[in-house]
Amino acid sequence: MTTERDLTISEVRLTPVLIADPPLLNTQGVHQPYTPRLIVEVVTAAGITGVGETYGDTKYLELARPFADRLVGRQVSDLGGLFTVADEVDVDAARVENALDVGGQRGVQTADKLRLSVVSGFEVACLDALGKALGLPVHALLGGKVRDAVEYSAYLFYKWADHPAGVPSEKDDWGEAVDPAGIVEQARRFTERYGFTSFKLKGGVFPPDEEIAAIRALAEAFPGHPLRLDPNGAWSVETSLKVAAALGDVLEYLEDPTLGTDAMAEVASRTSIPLATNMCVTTFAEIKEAFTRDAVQVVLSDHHYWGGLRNTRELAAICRTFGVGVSMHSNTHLGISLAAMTQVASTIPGLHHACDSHYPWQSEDVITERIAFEGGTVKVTDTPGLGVELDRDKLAFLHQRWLDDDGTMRDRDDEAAMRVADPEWTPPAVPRW
Ligand SMILES: O=C([O-])C(=O)C[C@H](O)[C@@H](O)C(=O)[O-]
Ligand SMILES: [Mg+2]
Repeated sequence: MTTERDLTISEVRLTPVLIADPPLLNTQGVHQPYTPRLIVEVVTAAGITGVGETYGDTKYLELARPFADRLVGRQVSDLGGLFTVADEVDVDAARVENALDVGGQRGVQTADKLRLSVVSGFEVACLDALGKALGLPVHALLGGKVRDAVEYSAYLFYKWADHPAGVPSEKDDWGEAVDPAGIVEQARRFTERYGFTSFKLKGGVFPPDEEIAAIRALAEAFPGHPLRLDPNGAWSVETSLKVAAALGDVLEYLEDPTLGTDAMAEVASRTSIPLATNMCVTTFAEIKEAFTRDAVQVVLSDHHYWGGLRNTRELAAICRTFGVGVSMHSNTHLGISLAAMTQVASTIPGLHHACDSHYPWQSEDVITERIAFEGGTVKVTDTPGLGVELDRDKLAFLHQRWLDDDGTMRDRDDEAAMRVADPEWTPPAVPRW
């Protein structure tokens, strides 16, 4: 007999989508006009549907499909079991050998990192379904919220006004930002539209002196506001120290100035500016060495690649134990993930830095009501589950775009996107400066 409380998974639906993305620049290249995401739906025998979201590139889809098949008949409450199921799914070795993840922003790929990214989408969907079945918000399932709103930072990017001519794309209304004045203007729009009070600039795009000038211009335009600069490891130790010296009085932290624990530890030992990372510490295995050597002072968690919301809390507890700060990293994502980030962030004590989110750059979504930023924060909903609802028309539209794509956009490739504008482009050797 099926009851409301029957938590057995009867069906899992996977829907890859392509969502519009503006021409945002980073050290590897530029964002493509459309980027893949995977929407996960877990349906219980009682007819309750939970939703999750994760990376949608082919290598994740290849894992998500056999993973989904193995979930039918299990309980949505069996969250620990998701990791056991993931271990049973083979990862094609060719997918991970020397491959760099998401434009190289997350270090060298491993089978485990791929598996954890897939698990996260399913874990969130199971938590959403479980919360709906029990009448509890996800934060209650994680132990309860310790704040009613989660603060986010404005994620500033150097960007072109448009994607290259002749490439199908959606127009955005942010305009060009390729110099300090453009970045300040972009920051003003972020504050007007969303009320953000912290600013992060994605760097590693222009020579360091130009990026120092952009941060200086922000400091002048927004005196006293927390500022961060993240070149994704594009600088040498000496360049990192030069930037740290030039911006020491205005930076809240410097994010991944240089690559690897050795170089980060060297920089950290010679500057008083805290170093944050989403590249140096990306797995539990990397924590011990980085913390012992005091290579990082803030870890930017990302529930997608740490394996879900429960692992994010475990990471936060380890950071707390070692006196290391914790906040959140973000790649391009939709409202389901913003809801998930907000739910878990609401449960983490000592979240001292505003979290990153790409969400303001996304004009499209798969949920019925876009999540609003008020005064730079997202309210923590007490609605059962994540508090979001799938819009099936929007989902179908964005899935159709994925079906219609010839494969060009189905795997994020910032280098390839840059080559459309500059056929000579190759990703710069690191350190770039
Ligand atoms: O904080 C970060 O390193 C990121 O957000 C990485 C992302 O991949 C970002 O650089 C991007 O999307 O271009
Ligand atoms: Mg970063």
